[in-house]
Amino acid sequence: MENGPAQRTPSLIGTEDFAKPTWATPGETAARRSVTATLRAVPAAITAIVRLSWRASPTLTVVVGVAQLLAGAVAAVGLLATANVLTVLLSEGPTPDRVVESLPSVLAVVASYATRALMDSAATVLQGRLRPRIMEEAQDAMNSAVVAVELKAFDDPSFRELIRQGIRRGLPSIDQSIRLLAEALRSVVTMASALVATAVLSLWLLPVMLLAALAEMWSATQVGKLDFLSFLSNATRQLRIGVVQDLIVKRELAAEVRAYRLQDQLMAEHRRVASQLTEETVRLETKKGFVQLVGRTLSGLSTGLAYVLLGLLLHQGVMPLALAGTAVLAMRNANTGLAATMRSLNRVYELSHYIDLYHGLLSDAAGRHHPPCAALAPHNPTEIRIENVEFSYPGSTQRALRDINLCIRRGEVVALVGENGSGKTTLSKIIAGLYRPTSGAVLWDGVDIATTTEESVLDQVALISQEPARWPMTAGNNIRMGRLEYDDTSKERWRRAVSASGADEVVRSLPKGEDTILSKEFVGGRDLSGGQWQRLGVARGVYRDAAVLLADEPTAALDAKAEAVVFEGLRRASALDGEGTGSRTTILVTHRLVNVRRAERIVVLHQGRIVEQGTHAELMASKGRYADMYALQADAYTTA
Ligand SMILES: Nc1ncnc2c1ncn2[C@@H]1O[C@H](COP(=O)(O)OP(=O)(O)OP(=O)(O)O)[C@@H](O)[C@H]1O
Repeated sequence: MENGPAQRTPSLIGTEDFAKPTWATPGETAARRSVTATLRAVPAAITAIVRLSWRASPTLTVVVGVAQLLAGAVAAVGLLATANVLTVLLSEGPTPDRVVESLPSVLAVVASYATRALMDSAATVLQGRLRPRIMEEAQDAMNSAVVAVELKAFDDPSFRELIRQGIRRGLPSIDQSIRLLAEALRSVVTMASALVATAVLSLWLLPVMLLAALAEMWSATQVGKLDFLSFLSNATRQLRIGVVQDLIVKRELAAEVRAYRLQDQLMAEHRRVASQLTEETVRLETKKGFVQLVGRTLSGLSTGLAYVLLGLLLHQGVMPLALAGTAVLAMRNANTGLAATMRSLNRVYELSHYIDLYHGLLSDAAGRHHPPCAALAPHNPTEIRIENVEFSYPGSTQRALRDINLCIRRGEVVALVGENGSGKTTLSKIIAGLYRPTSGAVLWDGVDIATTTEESVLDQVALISQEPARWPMTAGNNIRMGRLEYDDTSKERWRRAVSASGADEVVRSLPKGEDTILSKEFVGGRDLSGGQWQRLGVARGVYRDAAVLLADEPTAALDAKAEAVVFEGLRRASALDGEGTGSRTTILVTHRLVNVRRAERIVVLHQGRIVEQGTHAELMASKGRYADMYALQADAYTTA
């Protein structure tokens, strides 16, 4: 694959060396199973779908199943009635008498067609009621599992890709399987009745017909495997093309794409990966075509053999002509039923790989939830102690933090400073319980927060991020998202947060004030500047009014005046908690050292370790890393 002109063009991403997602290997093993193992897997696939259906509505599941069985049974009755018509018409005697004699059977045929049409329509309507419920249930289960995973899961690319594929492939596969399974149920009954009819007429015909079924089944399972293996082997290519597609259409990147004239390169990269995928698809389709040809040839040969056998039976006088006519009809029906059953069951099996991805996502996500705990974290802790903490991001062998020991007391403003990548953000998230340490512990008043419920910890944390979330909501709700459960009818709390953060100016400048929608996704929606968004982010954190306030570069995008307002606001917010009875703990991450001078403690990080800590005066006196950084920044302001 990786040769030809496409290969010579260098990748825009910069490498072709992408690791496969971790779930791809077990998927490959499953897809490479032998035919018998595959057959054994079909019931499991069916059970999984029936279980989903049962959970959505047991009554509808039973009713849809029965309707499909009845539709199949009616078809079988129709077949028998047709056989009767043929038997009578082809028997000895005057033609008008035979026609009259066949009339009851003709009526039975008509009635069976009418009933079948009725059953089909009923089954379609019932399925139409069941499928959306199953899908709602499946989607809800997936979202519930994903929304509860710990933050760290989102740093794992395999997990993120699993979510994407769960949504893109897993959910639609469930929807399709329900329809296919219902079809299979109906055609199984038709096929079984036709096979029984064939066997009744002559037992010799049955094994030959089954041979045709085996050939169809073999080719169908092979095609399913080829499809799924190709999907897995192209997982990273699909990911890449998705990434490049985003680069082309994302609004956030539109300015840089144009300013740096990247359109041609992006298009070239997209075409390059797309052409690789197309080549791969062409190859796959050719292989599939070959396998199908072999399957159809074998099945055709078996059917041909059945007809030869029938001819022999006729020739030898073992079977009368009238019965032979019925046998042809039964064989034709059995063939059609077989093909339909095989097609549906095979599609169900093929889709079961993708449904497995969906179930894999559910169980993977469940394994990434905070461990179940009953204990609650201490309320408004007096002391947060970090003991021997180490932390590595998923998939990374490097430790982002090592050997961290720190004690923070309530009321303190602790500033984390250090070079880019030194571990400030990571440490602040560990302190707040957003990340659990790889080893070591975070103790709130002596209680390891890993042993307490996640809610009881995070309820007491307010996060002001460097790049705050831009909620596609009104300006007012962008701030209320800080704590939606507040009943702030007087808006007193809201107003306090807005003025403490300088967000009041932003809200005033909007055409509909706090009711202005802040999203370009909506017609009439407005966007804000980076600094304005940041002010809303600070307001949201202040509005949350939590025991531990985490401010990660809260003023990086702010002008000097706004920065002064924010720091004054944060200082006031740090002084009192919601009831105004005690101090809160503030962790401040910043590069602007001028803002940390008043912090009770400054902690200097370097390459994931704490290398200095103390007050501004102490650190300046020790003439270490902090003093150097401070002098550099001060220099930049004084030398003009
Ligand atoms: N999601 C992630 N996955 C893997 N590694 C990460 C991730 N986020 C950060 N890192 C790595 O962890 C280390 C610490 O990063 P962190 O963001 O805590 O640094 P920081 O001091 O806050 O940096 P900055 O001043 O640039 O914001 C860095 O080496 C960084 O490359």
